[in-house]
Amino acid sequence: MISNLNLNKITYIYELPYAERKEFCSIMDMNDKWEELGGYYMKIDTATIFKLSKAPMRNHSSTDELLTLWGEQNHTILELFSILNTMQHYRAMIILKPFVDHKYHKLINQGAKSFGYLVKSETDDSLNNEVDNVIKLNTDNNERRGNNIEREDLNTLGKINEHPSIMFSSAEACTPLITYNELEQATNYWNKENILGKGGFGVVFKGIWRSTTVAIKRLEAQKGAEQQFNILEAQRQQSLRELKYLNSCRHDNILSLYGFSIGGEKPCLVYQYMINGSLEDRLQCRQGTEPLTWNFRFKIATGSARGLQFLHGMDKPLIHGDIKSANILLDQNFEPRIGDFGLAREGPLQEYTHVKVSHVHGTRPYLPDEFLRGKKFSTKVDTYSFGVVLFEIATGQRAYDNLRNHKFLKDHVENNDCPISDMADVKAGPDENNLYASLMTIGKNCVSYKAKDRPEMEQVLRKLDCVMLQEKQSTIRHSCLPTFQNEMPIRKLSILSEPYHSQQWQNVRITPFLYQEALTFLLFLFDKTDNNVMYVWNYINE
Ligand SMILES: Nc1ncnc2c1ncn2[C@@H]1O[C@H](COP(=O)(O)OP(=O)(O)OP(=O)(O)O)[C@@H](O)[C@H]1O
Repeated sequence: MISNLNLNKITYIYELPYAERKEFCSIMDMNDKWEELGGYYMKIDTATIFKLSKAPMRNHSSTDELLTLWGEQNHTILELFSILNTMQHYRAMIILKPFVDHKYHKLINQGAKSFGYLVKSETDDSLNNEVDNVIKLNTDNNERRGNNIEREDLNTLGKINEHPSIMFSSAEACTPLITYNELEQATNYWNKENILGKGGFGVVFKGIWRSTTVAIKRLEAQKGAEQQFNILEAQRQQSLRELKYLNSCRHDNILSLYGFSIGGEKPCLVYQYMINGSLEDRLQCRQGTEPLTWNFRFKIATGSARGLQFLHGMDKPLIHGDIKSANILLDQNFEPRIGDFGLAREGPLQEYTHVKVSHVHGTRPYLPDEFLRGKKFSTKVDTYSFGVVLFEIATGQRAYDNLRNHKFLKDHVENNDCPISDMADVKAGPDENNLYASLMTIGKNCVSYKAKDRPEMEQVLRKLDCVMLQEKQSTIRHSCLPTFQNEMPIRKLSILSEPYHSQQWQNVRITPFLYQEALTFLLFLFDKTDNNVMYVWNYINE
């Protein structure tokens, strides 16, 4: 136990005792609160924040490394306390309470009382101002001491470009750092003919980088000067998330991030090139492309669900937060990959249903009420958005259409003015396996009003896989068996194993072999790794 006498002497971050520091770190590591603390409030540059985000891979705490870094600049516990007050992070303030003067303790009580809607009285303001001044004062001191190297200027990715010296080692970050010049050459100096599309945060170019076709997102603020700072800040946050999450999620249905570039004119992210563009573009047949058939539509729905359930099933569930057809990209085989992780966040731990967020981001027609109004963020937000994507796939209509009676597709489907069967996208051709009905039924379940009534993505995937299994079985019945029957009549069909419910299977192989002198055909359904046989049929020839 530390005596009161000693407590009074503890002023600086680096003096914080081990137990308190550890507890503080575990709180701030949760939901990556440290990132907001470091990136936004302490004005630590993006590259360093990214480096800190890799601390768990080194079995370290990101907050602990942040404290070391900040502590080395002689910042005080009172400054930290003050920042936490601004962040309204009262739980963390309580840990620091013993190390700040009594007069500031009141801030915690005030905060706890009016949590979430802090209304300050005049005296409260003076106290807050006093604490704010502590920060400014210490910053001035540090600058005078030369400890605080241009921190103010380094808080956006754009600005970092002017300071390549602070770049971190790409090996450590696990994502290659690419020079701006390489990307200029890759895109033929940002040739307009190479533009693939434009998003809210930048322009995407096609390029050839290291003999590989890639998609390069060049981040740029496009609005008025007064909004530049906010845009750059939002951009900085989004790029960090992209780098962090896309880099850590490797899955067949998640877009691959090849590298990034800071240090040049504009920050860039380099992705795997998806030749068939976005699902939204393909559903709208933009650039005169052929409409997607029902089988392709279903395959895209299943692949996207598989990618999403992978994110939700990670040790720390990851919520994408911006699932929409524009963020589902298609490769040469129309295999979907989920991209745009700019709004992704870690979800609640198992014992909680949601996390409460301070700001709602995302695309309105894809977002459920509890998130829009209640700011409750959970995996069920992604489930809801995915339901809207299923409606888009099935009907070929846009998630938002100003010309429709019900502008949001979800409302249009639910309050349908015409029979639901008439909403099927006729462009998709004949629907022999009734896939439209399955997509709509699963979609409706996903957009249930109450989050608790919506299925987790794992269940959604299982349902889609079941439909696919039935469809494959009927295809086998219709296409394979008649061929066999023509060649050799089948005496008996016996199922050797029950379906295995991992639902990962995708390949079908037919292996003939002799069994008790009879020609036998085994039908194997393999999973993606080719390791697990999921289902086996035995066809015995007469
Ligand atoms: N990896 C890629 N391969 C091929 N085309 C891509 C790739 N990434 C993006 N695009 C194209 O660029 C367009 C813009 O992508 P971007 O991610 O910037 O914006 P968005 O997702 O449409 O909008 P926002 O980012 O504002 O939500 C996409 O709609 C798509 O057509």
